[in-house]
Amino acid sequence: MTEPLLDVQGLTMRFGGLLAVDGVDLTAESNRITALIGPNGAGKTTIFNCLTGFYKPTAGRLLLRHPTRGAIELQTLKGYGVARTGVVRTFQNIRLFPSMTVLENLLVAQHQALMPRSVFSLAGLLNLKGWRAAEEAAVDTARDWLRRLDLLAVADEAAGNLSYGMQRRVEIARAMSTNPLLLCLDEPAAGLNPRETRALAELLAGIRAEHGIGILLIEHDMGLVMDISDHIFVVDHGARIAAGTPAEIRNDERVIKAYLGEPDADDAATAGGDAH
Ligand SMILES: Nc1ncnc2c1ncn2[C@@H]1O[C@H](COP(=O)(O)OP(=O)(O)OP(=O)(O)O)[C@@H](O)[C@H]1O
Repeated sequence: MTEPLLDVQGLTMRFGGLLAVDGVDLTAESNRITALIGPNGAGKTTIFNCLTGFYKPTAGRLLLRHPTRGAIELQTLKGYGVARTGVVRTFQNIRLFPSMTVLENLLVAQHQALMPRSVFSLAGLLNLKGWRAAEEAAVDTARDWLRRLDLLAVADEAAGNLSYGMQRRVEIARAMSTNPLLLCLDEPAAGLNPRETRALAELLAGIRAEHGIGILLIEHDMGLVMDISDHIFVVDHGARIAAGTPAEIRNDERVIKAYLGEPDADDAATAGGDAH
């Protein structure tokens, strides 16, 4: 068995007197969709914030097995350093640049590839050949993802003018255009209608099949989670209370009690209160 792409051990995050994450272990693998579920306030977004360098964890080890750079301890890096390793995220609340075009939003996300060293910005100013080629490649990548997510027709529209569902797709296109190793999605189905949610499920399954990356998913829509996840971790009050396949989680007494409720868990549109 290959070792997981991401190996989180003993992750702990304390805010003053509040223990938001309490020694959580979890893994995420390439070619797999891993879901992180639990009631509101369980600590899911805090785990993402630690993983992606927004918070420095109080304790714990977040190991990324990078294909070329070897083992990287993510907890030692700041946000931009984490993004450079290929761990990218979307947010619970959409964070696009609303007055920039859709295409520009994707190009901004790729600026690290365009300017890996500061000399490249000078090269850009001088309009050197290598820089122009990199810029053209970035536009091609962005256009590819916009086509894939059925957003090409709105490439030149201001992102803020799009419907909510479209903006969610732009966020995923933006994350994918950076060629990630691990895509972390924080409630991607929140606010989507059933048709859009089905399209999202197909999109994520397609990314898993064709790109071989790992997907780590926080989501309250249990239909979506049970449908597309390969493995699920459940947290409650900051602690991991269960881990397993969708079938195992669906029948786990502790999870039913803390989160899913009785019985029809897979029919429930949304578990754990408000999805936001
Ligand atoms: N920056 C912060 N400062 C203080 N407390 C925080 C901070 N961020 C999160 N918390 C607290 O940590 C706990 C876990 O919050 P978190 O947002 O991680 O939960 P969640 O599982 O993502 O919930 P939801 O499903 O509602 O998004 C909550 O009690 C929250 O109030």
